[in-house]
Amino acid sequence: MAASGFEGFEKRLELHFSGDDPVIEMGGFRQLDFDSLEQVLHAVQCTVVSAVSNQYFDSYVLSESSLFVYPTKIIIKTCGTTQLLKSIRPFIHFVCQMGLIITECRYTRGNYIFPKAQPYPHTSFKEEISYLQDQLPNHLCYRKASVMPSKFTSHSWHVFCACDKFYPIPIPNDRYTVEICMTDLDRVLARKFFKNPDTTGKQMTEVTGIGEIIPSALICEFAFDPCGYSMNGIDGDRYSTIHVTPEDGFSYASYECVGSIYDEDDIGRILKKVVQVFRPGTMSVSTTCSSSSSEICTRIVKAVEPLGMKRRSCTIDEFPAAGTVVFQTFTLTGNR
Ligand SMILES: C[S@+](CC[C@H](N)C(=O)[O-])C[C@H]1O[C@@H](n2cnc3c(N)ncnc32)[C@H](O)[C@@H]1O
Repeated sequence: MAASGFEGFEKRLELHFSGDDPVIEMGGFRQLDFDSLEQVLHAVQCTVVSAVSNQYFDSYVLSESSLFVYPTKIIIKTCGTTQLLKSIRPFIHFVCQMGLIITECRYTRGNYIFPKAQPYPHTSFKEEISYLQDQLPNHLCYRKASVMPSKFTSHSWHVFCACDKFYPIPIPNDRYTVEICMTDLDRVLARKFFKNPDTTGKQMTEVTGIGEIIPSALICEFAFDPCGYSMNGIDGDRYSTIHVTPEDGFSYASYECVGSIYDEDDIGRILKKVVQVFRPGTMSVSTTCSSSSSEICTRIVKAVEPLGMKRRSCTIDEFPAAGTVVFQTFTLTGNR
């Protein structure tokens, strides 16, 4: 941990692959053995603390956040002073070894609280992009990097996307990803993420209300000592994930899930519960969607504003293959 505090803001990498049907039908990238996965995590400087799988994907809670492995995609988020982008080279090595081809790369992150504590290549967004440009194969030729601003210098959204010549325009899809970053958590609620010797992760999931956010999800959680909490939820082919740094002065929590535009008000209901679990002073919500995202964003605002949070900014940008990214920020109005 940096002398000043723990860096909660995660770096997030998503890689997509394609391959011949038999390779994908056999499980695609899920066939990677655990030793090889550990080699990748070693480069990033984190380890697996718990895992759970279903027929669609494997989910790992890491010492610093989470990893999800699907037959044709991986999503890895890591926080602290991990070197997430150092996973690209070993991932690409194993992807090629398995007869798969990388077709898309997405990298996102918020604003580090302690930027000076970040090691290379995470010393600045410019450095991260330059490293990504060097590591990615040339066939990912459509590339775009952008910093989406908000009203607050503490919250902006860094996005890099790259894809091959076949998918510069997103293929319309009903799925969207929501990434929420929350700072200045309510102190009383944050205390629930401190452990006494007998507290289990399961108890934290229940006491905090996290278990009710998506009641149908199977939750795999971990309570850190003396504080901190991480969980992955698996529900059919959809994941959700929460990471909490509850220490006063640099408190942070993140929530991420996948939704479908056809689920009537799922995202509104989820957002309400998330805000009630953490009551953050400031919150950013980023949605990535290949179809129209305006309705999802309206649902988010309608869910959050009645809980005493006001939208302060909304920035929209388009990225190759990923589609539209909408970055909204909210702050708590009035006293807690
Ligand atoms: C790994 S967890 C959750 C990570 C998540 N990305 C976040 O934003 O908070 C981080 C919290 O656990 C605490 N913690 C305790 N032991 C830890 C360990 N061995 N590795 C990482 N974090 C640890 C940190 O101080 C922090 O409060």
